[in-house]
Amino acid sequence: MANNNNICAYELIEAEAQSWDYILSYLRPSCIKCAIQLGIPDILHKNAHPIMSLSDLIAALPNLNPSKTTFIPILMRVLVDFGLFNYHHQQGDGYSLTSVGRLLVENHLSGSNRSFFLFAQHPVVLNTAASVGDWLKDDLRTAFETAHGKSHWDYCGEDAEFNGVFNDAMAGDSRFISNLLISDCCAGVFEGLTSLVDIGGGTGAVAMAIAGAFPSLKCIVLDLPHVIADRKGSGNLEFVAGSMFDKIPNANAILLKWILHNWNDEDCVKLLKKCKESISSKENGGKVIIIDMIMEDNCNNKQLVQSQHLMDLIMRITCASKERTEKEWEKLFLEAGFNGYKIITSLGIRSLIEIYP
Ligand SMILES: C[S@@+](CC[C@H](N)C(=O)[O-])C[C@H]1O[C@@H](n2cnc3c(N)ncnc32)[C@H](O)[C@@H]1O
Ligand SMILES: COc1cc(-c2oc3cc(O)cc(O)c3c(=O)c2O)cc(OC)c1O
Repeated sequence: MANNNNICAYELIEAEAQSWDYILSYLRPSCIKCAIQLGIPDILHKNAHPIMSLSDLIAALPNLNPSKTTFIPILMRVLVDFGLFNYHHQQGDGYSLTSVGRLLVENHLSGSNRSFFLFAQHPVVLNTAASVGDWLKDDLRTAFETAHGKSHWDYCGEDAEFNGVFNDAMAGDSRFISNLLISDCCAGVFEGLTSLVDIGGGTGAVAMAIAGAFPSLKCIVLDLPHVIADRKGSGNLEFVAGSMFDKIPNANAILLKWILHNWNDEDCVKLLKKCKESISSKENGGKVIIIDMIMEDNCNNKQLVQSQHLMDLIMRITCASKERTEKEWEKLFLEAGFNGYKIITSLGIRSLIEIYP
């Protein structure tokens, strides 16, 4: 049966069901934030038995008002739908963590992106996303400026609470990736190096892991003063406060993790040229190690491709920058005077690229 517009009833119902999913999907991150705030992933993780009954879970929630206990199975049902927890009906209404749910456990050994969930739900971030419509009508560079009147980096410098939430999100991601960086999958990237500067290295999570795994490699973290704050180095780890556009310490190699996607092509070329001046020659192991996204490098993984498209949108609205395809990366490297590059490995949504002087 077809209606006036030649759309059959079945198609219409399907389309409407999909639109309900879009309408309601804003609740997903709020429910996940709620689970994190209640400590549910941590409680399930610490439970002696892999499956925890609903009554034991409710009894273990420290901040739950007794009048709200009936809400917990409702919340758990949607979190099971999102794939964070398994529901075990046979074992009398029990729950366990899925591998995605495990990524929400605080200080989990394999790393965690719980702080990224909390960052993405921060009012400053939500207001940026809500301002995109207004930004399209004004002449400001980013929706972040439309919402908050200044750039993301200036805002971080003036709001200590938001600065902390952003740095924690980045540090969580860095701890997750550090385990891979010092494992066999990246063997050879840091071996033989004598010194490394992690530019925009945040609070130092990656540099700390590398310095620990390679005791003879001197690691320097360069970041803005409000990020470095009172961080103290020790042993082969040092913190330097300053702008990467002013002065970069000389070193064998430079690491740029999630840096270049924050900047437009002109600023990236400027920064890469400064990096080239600061590193050793190729014969002496000089290189720049980039951890960033390569758009459309995972075409067969639809979910990753969609996340990359969203991250590209985020970069445009927060930093007036973008995510890049391999061709766009190559163009930047050549313009900055580098002689070659190699994509070493793909680390999920991001890749590790080496570029050589
Ligand atoms: C997206 S974060 C990445 C942090 C870290 N590399 C990581 O992956 O966890 C970008 C970092 O660049 C730093 N940054 C921004 N502008 C900078 C500048 N002019 N000089 C040095 N660092 C800067 C920010 O403070 C922030 O720590
Ligand atoms: C991974 O590197 C960065 C991520 C982000 C970032 O920023 C936003 C901003 C926003 O308005 C909504 C969001 O959901 C997000 C994110 O999910 C997200 O990951 C920002 C960065 O620099 C400013 C990053 O380098």
